Amino acid sequence: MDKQQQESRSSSNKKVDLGVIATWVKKHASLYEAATRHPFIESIRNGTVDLSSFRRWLGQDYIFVRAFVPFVASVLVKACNETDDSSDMEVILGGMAALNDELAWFKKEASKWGVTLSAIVPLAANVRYCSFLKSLMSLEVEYTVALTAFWAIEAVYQDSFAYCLEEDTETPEELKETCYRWGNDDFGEWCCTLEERANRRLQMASEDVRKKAEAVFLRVLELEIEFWDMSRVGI
Ligand SMILES: Cc1ncc(CO)c(N)n1
Repeated sequence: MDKQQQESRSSSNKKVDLGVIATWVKKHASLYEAATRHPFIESIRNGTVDLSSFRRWLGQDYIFVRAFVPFVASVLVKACNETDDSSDMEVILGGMAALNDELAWFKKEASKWGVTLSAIVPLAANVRYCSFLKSLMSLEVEYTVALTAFWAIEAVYQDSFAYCLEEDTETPEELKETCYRWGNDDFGEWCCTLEERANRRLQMASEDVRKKAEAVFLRVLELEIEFWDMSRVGI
């Protein structure tokens, strides 16, 4: 066996051990880090966050979550039609139930911060992200690809906000509830379960579908970075 063969063999062994998604996170570590350790998140973590940025993020994210609900519903429909295993449906349904609470939470949080949700105009990065979600709702998008996107979207928030809740951080008291919404351990475990469900599908998918899912994962990371960037415009 030459060196190249050996490498490809050990990397395919690794894929089995780590799961497809973990290998992608490793392979695209710098982009993943840019999405989950963004300056906006760092500013929450070190307590220097500009509250007008936080307010802007809050209003924009409410609009995003409203568009996210039908996307998650479309993933649920695909799961019911395409998978042999009812665990997928249950995990996705759990995510949908959480979104119901989330919308109520946004309304409460917005009034606490004096943000008028009905007056929010979606900014360009948000419009782009919402139309990407819409494109993923198409019947032509395979269940495995949509499920991977769902995982990536949730995982970026989980990872980012859990980072703000680590020990010895300066996260302002009044932002801890927001961080806890996505950074809590239960949500972390749910994301791991979703990752396992996505990995299972990715493992049995064709090379073509796996490639599409990887591209969608990368696109989610880019859109998440642009979304965080948006909070900082015109400070
Ligand atoms: C932009 C964005 N990405 C991910 C999530 C997680 O639900 C969210 N609320 N908003």
